[in-house]
Amino acid sequence: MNPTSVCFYKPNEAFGLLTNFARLPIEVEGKVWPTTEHYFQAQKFHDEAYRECIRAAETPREAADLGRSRDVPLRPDWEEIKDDVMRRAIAEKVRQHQSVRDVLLSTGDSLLVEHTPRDSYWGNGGDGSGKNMLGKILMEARSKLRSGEL
Ligand SMILES: Nc1nc(O)c(N)c(N[C@@H]2O[C@H](COP(=O)(O)O)[C@@H](O)[C@H]2O)n1
Repeated sequence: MNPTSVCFYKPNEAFGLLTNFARLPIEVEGKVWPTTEHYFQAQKFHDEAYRECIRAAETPREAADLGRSRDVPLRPDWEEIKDDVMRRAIAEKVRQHQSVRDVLLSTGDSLLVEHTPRDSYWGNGGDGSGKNMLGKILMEARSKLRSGEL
């Protein structure tokens, strides 16, 4: 039997705590990031001043726009490291927020899906053709949470 799917995308909708746009700060190496989106987007750059500019962004949308700008050079190894950067962001979010642990565990064995036609890498592309990497990384985190690794 196919598992049920839990879809998420907008922070103010069901399972919204699972999106990177949810207003849940994480602390990484002594710095507080307003959302996992802020942290993820800033890691695209070696330029420390620009990373700080992203950290100071008022909203995750603004952080994403800054992270997608190519006015500042992208770190050359970004494609190789981006999944691990996302794993780190999600692991910290899970470790630091009981509410996220509760929501993740409440999903049981459901398939977690970032449902959006706007993203075919982190999301499912809207029609299931996308890679759904964010959903996969959240499911990895859920397994680790259950086994006590997280
Ligand atoms: N909830 C939500 N709202 C949006 O408007 C989004 N674009 C996303 N997607 C997140 O965007 C990040 C990927 O950014 P890049 O395309 O690599 O710059 C990643 O956190 C997606 O989950 N989510």
